[in-house]
Amino acid sequence: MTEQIKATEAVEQTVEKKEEEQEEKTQERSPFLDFSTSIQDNDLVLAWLTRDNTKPIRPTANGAFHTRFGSFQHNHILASKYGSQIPSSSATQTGYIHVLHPSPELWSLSLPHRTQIVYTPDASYIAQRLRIRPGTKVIEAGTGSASFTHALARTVGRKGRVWTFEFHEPRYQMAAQEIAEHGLSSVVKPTHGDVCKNGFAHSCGETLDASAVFLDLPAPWEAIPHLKTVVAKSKITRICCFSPCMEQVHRTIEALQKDQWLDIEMVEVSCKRWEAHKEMVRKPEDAIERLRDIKRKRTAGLNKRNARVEAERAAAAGREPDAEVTAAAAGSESVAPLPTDYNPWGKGKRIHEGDEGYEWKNVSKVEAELKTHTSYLTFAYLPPPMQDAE
Ligand SMILES: C[S@@+](CC[C@H](N)C(=O)[O-])C[C@H]1O[C@@H](n2cnc3c(N)ncnc32)[C@H](O)[C@@H]1O
Repeated sequence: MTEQIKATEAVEQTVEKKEEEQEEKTQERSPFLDFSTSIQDNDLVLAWLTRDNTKPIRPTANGAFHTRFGSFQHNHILASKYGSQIPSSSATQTGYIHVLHPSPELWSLSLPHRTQIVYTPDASYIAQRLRIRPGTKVIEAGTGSASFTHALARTVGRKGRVWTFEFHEPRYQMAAQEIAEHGLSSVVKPTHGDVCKNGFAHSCGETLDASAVFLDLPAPWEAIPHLKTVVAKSKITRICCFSPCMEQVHRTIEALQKDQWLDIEMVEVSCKRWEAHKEMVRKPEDAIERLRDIKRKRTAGLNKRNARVEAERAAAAGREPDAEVTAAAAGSESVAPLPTDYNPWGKGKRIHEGDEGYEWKNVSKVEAELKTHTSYLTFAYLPPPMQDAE
């Protein structure tokens, strides 16, 4: 009997696996959900120009990407793998870019800003506090530039759902287009509507049963009363409200308390990136040698000019040029060529961090500016109306 049960279970598992594989094959590919090493025609590629400048591009045959670091041929990008360094094809510019695979983290650095956005330090903290994981159903308002929407979509995956609301029509349309272009339509449902006035079910067209709610709105306290009807009935629902000022936090807390949300807590994420690298030890002797180089160059230049002027004058007067002046110029030329090796105090051969033959010390520095829209995060949870909580 047990053997029979085991055999039936095995058959069921195989059928389930095949169904899942079939489902995956028929599903739309998304660069935010599916990883690939090769770059296909019109794929989304994030071109990393500098630390503060990442641009989204879609390479197509014979196209080019023009930057102040040079032009980059799309054919070269299409023949490369994600992660590659691409040199400029311009004859006069020697710059390069890196072509990176999209991720919500990189997208938040390169997306077209339509509003303030949620950056990765906040996004990752919020996602883990709301216990968002594959399969979670989330309500988000407003969509804004859809920065956090991408992070949510990647975390909940194809078995989850993100209902995102935006009342500003052009912003809603741009977000909806982006979500479709990024192959996220099966995960994210963008809706155009005012959640403070009309709630979440209105105009969404789907039955909502979210266990996580994220509100990045100027007046979350007006949206909170609409939540009870659209959150999960059989498990705990967690909420995070993202507000830049304390008055908003107070009003949010009042609204949460009124609707029996529990464990209300306010947190601020102050994330600072630390950088560690090697710095070349610069000795005073090197500085002195550099000053000597400058003086030698200046004297040689002066002597040459004096000799040229003297030669012209002598020729005009029909006499021999002054021997002392000519000798001084010749003397400068015969001085050993200036050192071409690297001098940490001046110009010279290009050295890469950590190269052998030089003295290095380990240094670290903290990022001066925070690349995050510092806001107060108010968290709470709502138990399910029934007793069989998760
Ligand atoms: C700061 S932005 C959200 C940014 C978003 N979290 C991101 O990471 O890109 C706030 C958005 O909420 C929208 N909004 C404000 N009040 C709203 C309401 N009552 N209903 C729907 N959207 C609203 C605004 O139009 C704005 O686009």
